Amino acid sequence: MIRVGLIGFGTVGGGVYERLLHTKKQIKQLLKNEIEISAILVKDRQKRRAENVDTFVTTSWDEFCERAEFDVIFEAIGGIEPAFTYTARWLEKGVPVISANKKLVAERGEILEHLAVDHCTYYGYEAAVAGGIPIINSLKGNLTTTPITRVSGILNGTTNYMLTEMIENHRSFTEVLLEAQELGYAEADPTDDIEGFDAWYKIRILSRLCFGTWPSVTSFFRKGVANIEDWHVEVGERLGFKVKLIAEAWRSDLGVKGRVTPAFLSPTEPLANVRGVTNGISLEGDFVDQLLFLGPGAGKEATANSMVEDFIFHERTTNAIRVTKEGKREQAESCIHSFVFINHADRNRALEWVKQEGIAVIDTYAHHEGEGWIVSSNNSSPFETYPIYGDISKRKREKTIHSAQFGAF
Ligand SMILES: NC(=O)C1=CN([C@@H]2O[C@H](COP(=O)(O)OP(=O)(O)OC[C@H]3O[C@@H](n4cnc5c(N)ncnc54)[C@H](OP(=O)(O)O)[C@@H]3O)[C@@H](O)[C@H]2O)C=CC1
Ligand SMILES: N[C@@H](CC=O)C(=O)O
Repeated sequence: MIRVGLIGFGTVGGGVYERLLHTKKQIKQLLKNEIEISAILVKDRQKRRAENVDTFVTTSWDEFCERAEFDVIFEAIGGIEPAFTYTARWLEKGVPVISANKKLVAERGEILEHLAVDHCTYYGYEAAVAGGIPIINSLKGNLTTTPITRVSGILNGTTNYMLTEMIENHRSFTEVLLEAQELGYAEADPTDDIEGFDAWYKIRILSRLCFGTWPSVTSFFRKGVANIEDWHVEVGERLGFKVKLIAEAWRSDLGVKGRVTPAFLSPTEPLANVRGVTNGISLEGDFVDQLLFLGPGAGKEATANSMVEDFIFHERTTNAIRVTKEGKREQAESCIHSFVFINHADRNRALEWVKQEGIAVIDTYAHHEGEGWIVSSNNSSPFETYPIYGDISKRKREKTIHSAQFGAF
């Protein structure tokens, strides 16, 4: 008998419960053992989330721990504490833990992975990155020695869903955020999604797998979608660009670097057409050129599916590990242009800035709220600035583009 302890019974925990029950027979066939969900831990009984399940449910950690000699724990509560203490407790006892908790993995994964190794067990976190896409175990199981030079992607389902609905269906920010929460996509505190923290945790986890070490927090920049205004999106769209929250990590001369930022993607970029709750991940490396992964980035079934498959993967694969080596290919700058948005009142200051810094202004677009300028990439912009991915010359242009006269510079 495989005795399962389930910590958390919300969107993801509830999904794991259902997935385990629905695929009991197949799991038994693979693992040659019957699954039994022995206990569920929740926080607030008044929510009655687990009231119709045929399993022991408790709000007491002690009662949960004493209930059974668990063979595996699924953690789906989120946050650092008490999730860290709970996870460490089971790993120290040699019991594997499967987690969907990207914040915990990004912030304490190094300690927890060591604990797992020291106690001859494993810490699985497939579901912590990109919901239903099996990216973590593809890296650990199928790309074990493939050098990777860059990983980039759309890693937050909530904001991609929101941006898609706002742009394509002209719906309001508040309305689509509420919907993303109702659909079970958003974090308990959706600030994590909106301000880019969720994608920031995920890209740090991917970076650890792609480049071999847990990256330092300070080498990963983060900017969420909160400052993007409707007119920025409108200008981008008129020029044929798609706005996406892009997470990216790459090797540089100064070590591994990364960032999360809204960006403007030319239509030729593979991630430009990733819509709704779908996530997309691109891996670039010497032997593979570019590998693309697409799939649901959030939601009950997809995430629960990842957690259960993570358990099965680790049960069947001994020593799943990636051995990294620096890639041979040169790391080209991923973005050589930026979009700068300037309110009318700031126009003279902007002209002064490009003149002083010697920044090339490639194109401008006038809007009644301000101007959007496509400029050469720089780190000195005092205005709202976003990277552009892809070939700007190939973008679909509208005839109405205004090109300002910069000859006077
Ligand atoms: N939703 C999604 O699409 C995805 C979520 N994740 C991650 O999965 C985790 C869970 O998310 P989700 O299911 O959406 O969250 P929910 O808020 O839906 O559920 C959280 C569950 O955890 C329980 N819980 C919270 N704190 C405690 C505690 N201190 N002790 C015991 N139980 C506790 C809650 O109890 P109670 O029922 O009493 O409130 C609830 O059952 C998070 O780490 C999230 O980032 C990862 C991928 C996708
Ligand atoms: N809030 C997250 C859930 C999955 O990780 C997201 O929207 O991607």
